[in-house]
Amino acid sequence: MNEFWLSCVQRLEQDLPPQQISAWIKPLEPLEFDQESAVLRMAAPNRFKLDWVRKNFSHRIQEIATEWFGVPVELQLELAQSTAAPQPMITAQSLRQTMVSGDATSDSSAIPSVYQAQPVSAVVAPTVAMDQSRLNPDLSFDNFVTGKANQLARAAALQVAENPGTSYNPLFLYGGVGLGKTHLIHAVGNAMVARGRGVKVRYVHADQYVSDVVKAYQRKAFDEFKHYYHSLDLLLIDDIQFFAGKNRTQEEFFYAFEAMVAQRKQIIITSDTYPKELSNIESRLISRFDSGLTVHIEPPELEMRVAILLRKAQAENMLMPKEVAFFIAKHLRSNVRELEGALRTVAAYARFHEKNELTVDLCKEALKDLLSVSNNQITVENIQKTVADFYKIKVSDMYSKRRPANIAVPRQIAMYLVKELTQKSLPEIGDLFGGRDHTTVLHAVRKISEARRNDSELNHSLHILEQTLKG
Ligand SMILES: Nc1ncnc2c1ncn2[C@@H]1O[C@H](COP(=O)(O)OP(=O)(O)OP(=O)(O)O)[C@@H](O)[C@H]1O
Repeated sequence: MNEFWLSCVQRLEQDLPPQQISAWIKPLEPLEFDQESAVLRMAAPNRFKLDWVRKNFSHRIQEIATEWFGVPVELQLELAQSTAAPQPMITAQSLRQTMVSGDATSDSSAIPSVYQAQPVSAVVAPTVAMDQSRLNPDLSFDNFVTGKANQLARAAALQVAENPGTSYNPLFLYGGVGLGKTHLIHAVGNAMVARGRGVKVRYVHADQYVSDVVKAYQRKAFDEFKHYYHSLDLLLIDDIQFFAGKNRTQEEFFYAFEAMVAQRKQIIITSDTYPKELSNIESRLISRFDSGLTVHIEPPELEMRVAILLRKAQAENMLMPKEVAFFIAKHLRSNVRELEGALRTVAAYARFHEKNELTVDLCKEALKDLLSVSNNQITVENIQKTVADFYKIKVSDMYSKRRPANIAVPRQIAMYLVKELTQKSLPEIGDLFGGRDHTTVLHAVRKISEARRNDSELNHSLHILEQTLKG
């Protein structure tokens, strides 16, 4: 377990800047890997870190663990017991040491249940979990770069921060991945908290809200749950598309929404799409989402991408000449997260090769993989490679006759995207996918377009793929 974690941290160090490693990754504690269920349990020291890691790093950790253990691993993040425990408990750290030293068996069934690391739901007393805003103080209006793509969203967010509950309620921000929605809503929360009027703010990812509802349901603690949410001055709820199909959650949210808006308490919602396009969300909620102000955040334009790179480089104490920022911005067009990734890659490359100066040539070299994908027009090969990478299958599986679902579905998705994003005819697409018949392609296209209407997760993945391909 320790060996895995050491190697995992080393891998993450290649992708992330040292500040992020020490802020988010190093504080995590590996608890156990259960061979049978392929569940990897890790603990985070506090609720805020847990949420942040879950949202930003869990996917990557899961990927590394899957490679390491050779099976598809599910990552379960828990709150370290020392933080969460309202009653005397030994810490997860000491529990692990006991297990390692052989004083107790690593079979968790042999450990008295009070000492076992519990899922967050079981160990966090609502008051402990709920009295924090979970705002990330690093996400502010000051370090939010503005351009045409987001100026409306920023203006609306500022207006709301200044006149909460009265100007636009709810404020609904939507847009593709990595465009700054989360950043902006944290900025509103931080601005309100900074004014120091004792406002009660809570940031919650929709996924977390769903599990809070489940917890309240299991513990028959709905009154407490309702009281907490209805008492907030500002509720920031991120990625509301994750409510799809969660009827009980939607019902609870509906009541919270009604209560808060009636009392002029502010709600800000983010989503990957505009309200009417949300699938499997009750229509009464959709109409309420649209009843305040709905604003789109678009992918950043060139000047804004340059400004973001310069600003982020400065924050990392990197000297970035303008032409270098311009070169990166010209080639990487899809979102800010991608720009941040490019900046880290360039910085790591320069460090590794002991280059003190960032030049266009150095960037070309450091980013050659990224650039080769984004430079291309949308070609069939590009789509096949992007989808294969996304679903972690081989590109050759796009043409192969193999039919297990983990290959067949990505192949159908690739066919659907080729039909959607290129001018190729069905027979041409069939040829390019290993000589398949045009009716097979038609079936794939219909199946995926139908499925994306009902399956929000698939819809989300398709959005990501489309954005990546369109740049
Ligand atoms: N305009 C901006 N200025 C500065 N940093 C930005 C800007 N937009 C986004 N970022 C940064 O880009 C990263 C991704 O942004 P964020 O997490 O807010 O995206 P998102 O739209 O919420 O994406 P997702 O839907 O994937 O959650 C963050 O590190 C954020 O600080």
